[in-house]
Amino acid sequence: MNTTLTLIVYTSILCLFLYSFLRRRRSVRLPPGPRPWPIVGNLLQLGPKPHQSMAALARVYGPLMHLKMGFVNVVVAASAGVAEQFLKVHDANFSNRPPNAGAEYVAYNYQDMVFAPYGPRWRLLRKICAVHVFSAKALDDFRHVRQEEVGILTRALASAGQTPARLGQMLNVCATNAIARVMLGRRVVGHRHGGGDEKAEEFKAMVVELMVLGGVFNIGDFIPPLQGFDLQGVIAKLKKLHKRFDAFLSGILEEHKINGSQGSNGYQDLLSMLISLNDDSDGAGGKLTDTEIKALLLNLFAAGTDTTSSTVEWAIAELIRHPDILAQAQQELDSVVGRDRHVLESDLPQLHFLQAVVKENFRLHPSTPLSLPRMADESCEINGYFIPKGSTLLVNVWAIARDPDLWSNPLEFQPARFLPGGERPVVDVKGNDFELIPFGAGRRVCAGMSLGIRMVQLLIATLIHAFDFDLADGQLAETLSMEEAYGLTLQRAEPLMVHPKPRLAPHVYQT
Ligand code: HEM
Repeated sequence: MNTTLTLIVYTSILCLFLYSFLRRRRSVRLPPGPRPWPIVGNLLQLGPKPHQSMAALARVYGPLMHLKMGFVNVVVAASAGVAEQFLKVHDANFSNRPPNAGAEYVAYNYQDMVFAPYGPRWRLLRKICAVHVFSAKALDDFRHVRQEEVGILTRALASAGQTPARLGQMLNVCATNAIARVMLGRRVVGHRHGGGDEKAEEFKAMVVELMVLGGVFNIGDFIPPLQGFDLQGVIAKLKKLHKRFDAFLSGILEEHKINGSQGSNGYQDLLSMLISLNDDSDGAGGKLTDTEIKALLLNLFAAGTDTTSSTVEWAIAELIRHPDILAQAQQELDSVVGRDRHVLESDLPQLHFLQAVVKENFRLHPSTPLSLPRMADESCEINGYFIPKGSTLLVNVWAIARDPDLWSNPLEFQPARFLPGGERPVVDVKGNDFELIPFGAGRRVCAGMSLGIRMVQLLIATLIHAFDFDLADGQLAETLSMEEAYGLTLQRAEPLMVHPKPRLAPHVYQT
């Protein structure tokens, strides 16, 4: 009897032990993912368009996937539900960005806002921008600036004549000057027929290079012992690029200190305000160093120009490919705005179909397809999987917005899905609806979202209201390439070349 009892007790203890061991093992399971190679892990599986390769891998391994990139654990969110877990439920734990060579060598060693550690300095930078650049009041104060710059763009397009216009380049000049006038009180680049001036071309090239280099999975970021070897030459390029940006930004800063704001209309530009904060001898906690000021300007120029211009370039390409949708949008514009003046920002709330077009374009062409990476401050458990401390989080916003479980005909350009009676009539793009998060979500959601949305809406509305577009070089709408070139921002592989044909009263293009 005694022996039987002892056996039962020991067996029970063993079962309990085994049960708790198995439970623990189950809860420390990493998310599924492809088997990593020694040392490099899955780095070589990413290919030239990592957002697409990761979307394909997610179809095999599921919407929460683990990749080993060198020594770094990377988790990829590829469904709205998983993205919500990371960016809403566990957002506090994922509010930092992982270390990377771009932040070190270009963004003044993390002294900017995009890569700043989540903490008091990041909060201060966001607050300064929120109040002085992105608040509803600041946006309204500088509304005239955006409208004037869009007016300059339409005049340049109207006078393009027989020269094909490189639309993305011209949009970039417009977005850059609109931001420059808010930040510096003056324009920084000019238009030339078919594109921008030399300085504009150089500036866009610098921003595009930054985005391309920012999108490269730099081996040294993932295998730190190899950092010094710079196997892909990325660090050398980043250092060179930094020198060019720094010369541009230092020139602007020094000139501003000497000449002050050249802005008009009585509004103080951001840089003057930042310099005055700097001179503030009581140092009331808001003081920024010259380096922090340059890093912030760099962020706003880099994050706010190419994102906006490439988004609008994609939209015009989609509309050229879908003449029926273009006609419907133009009809709405003609009835709300008429043909005797340009679109104003105050018209935008009445342009419901246009807003659906803008959303559909953000869905198919989010300008940062893998958003910006985040990092796990602490280990945590998501959907039953173990996410180790220090893991890099990538949210595949591109794949989520094409998820066939969420969207009908996900690859089709169908703005009506966002209209009353459509499948998603109330979805917005502001980080509340995780099936469509082109600006990210959570604490580190895009700081310039309000400006980005206004600018993209105004530009698309103005362009299709003011012009019909023929494709240059005999290209046909049906065969227009929609190939993507991967970078931190998603460029068109082939720039859109068009002949704009004015459709408003001639006097509109004079003003
Ligand atoms: C089409 C327009 C734009 C898109 C699609 C876009 C998208 C994004 C995305 C996906 C992020 C990462 C968010 C996250 O980690 O969850 C981001 C961050 C950021 N964006 Fe934008 N952006 C746009 C325009 C702008 C503009 C106009 C500005 C400023 C002039 C701007 C400034 C920033 C900054 C400073 C951050 C970093 C925020 C932080 O780390 O706290 N963006 N953006």
